[in-house]
Amino acid sequence: MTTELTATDAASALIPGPATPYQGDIARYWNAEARPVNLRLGDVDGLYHHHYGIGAVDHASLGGPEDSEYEKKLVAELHRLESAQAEVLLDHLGPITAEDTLVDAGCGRGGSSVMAHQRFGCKVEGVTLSTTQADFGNNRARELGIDGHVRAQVCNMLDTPFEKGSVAASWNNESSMYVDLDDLMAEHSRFLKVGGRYVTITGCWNPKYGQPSKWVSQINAHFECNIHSRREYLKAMADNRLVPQAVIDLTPDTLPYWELRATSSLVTGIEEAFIESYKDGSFQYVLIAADRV
Ligand SMILES: C[S@@+](CC[C@H](N)C(=O)[O-])C[C@H]1O[C@@H](n2cnc3c(N)ncnc32)[C@H](O)[C@@H]1O
Ligand SMILES: CC(C)=CCC/C(C)=C/COP(=O)(O)OP(=O)(O)O
Ligand SMILES: [Mg+2]
Repeated sequence: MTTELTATDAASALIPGPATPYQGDIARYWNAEARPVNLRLGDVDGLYHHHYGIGAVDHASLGGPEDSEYEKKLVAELHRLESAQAEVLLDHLGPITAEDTLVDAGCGRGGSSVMAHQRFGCKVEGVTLSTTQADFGNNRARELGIDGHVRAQVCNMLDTPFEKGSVAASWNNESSMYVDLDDLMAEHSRFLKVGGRYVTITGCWNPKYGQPSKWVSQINAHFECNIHSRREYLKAMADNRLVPQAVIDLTPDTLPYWELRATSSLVTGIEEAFIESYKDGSFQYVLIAADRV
């Protein structure tokens, strides 16, 4: 057996392997992911998201299914609602200047990172477990001519290379259900400046319901993730010097997105679980913004 490295082996040797077998599964999941509900929406304007939408559906501009352009309009409308979600997350980052660095933890294909740079002119460092996603995001940044400001790295968000106290604001946009929350908040707290801001938009199970409902279990199985409760978020923040400034229940705002998506040809089969769990109160879509104190 030869011990010489090929060029590919040498390149991948620069990227540390997954920290756990679970992270290896998640990296493989996102490396293989190419659902039309994500790619066709991203193709609308080149912002590729892996999160869901908020806001009212603009039924007047959509028209009806008899319109030959209806499917195209529906795709554009779902995409508009997903970008609106990212705008609301960015609204909560506080005053950001062009000199600041932000961290997009679990950045996917980088849509939120690009939007943050376009809004603030700042640097954005994305991390994802998936080489496919990081390559995709870096290619998009190059095409947009913003690769000097927006970068994705293959990296575990629980163990990042960012210096202690070097980051003005950071976020998890639908990516915190893949990690232990105490470890996650400890890492954000480490690299955030005192006075910096952390924001998450996430789906969480509702402690008022009692335990995760069958719908929540179905969503976990579908995405190989582990949805936390709202209580766990607040506890992990409190234990890591992150003091909530806003806790916003976005559940009523995300239902129109799901109801529209459920009528489209891009359904993936998970729509019923989201709609039913939001309606029975077992699951909530929330934004939490916290100050690093
Ligand atoms: C549902 S996608 C969200 C992507 C992105 N935030 C967005 O809004 O489009 C979840 C992301 O979390 C990332 N992720 C999961 N566990 C991670 C970890 N331990 N370290 C870094 N990224 C992780 C995945 O690689 C994937 O990019
Ligand atoms: C709110 C919760 C629980 C989110 C779980 C994380 C997740 C998979 C988000 C959306 O990704 P996606 O955009 O790739 O999913 P889809 O293909 O369903 O649009
Ligand atoms: Mg999607």
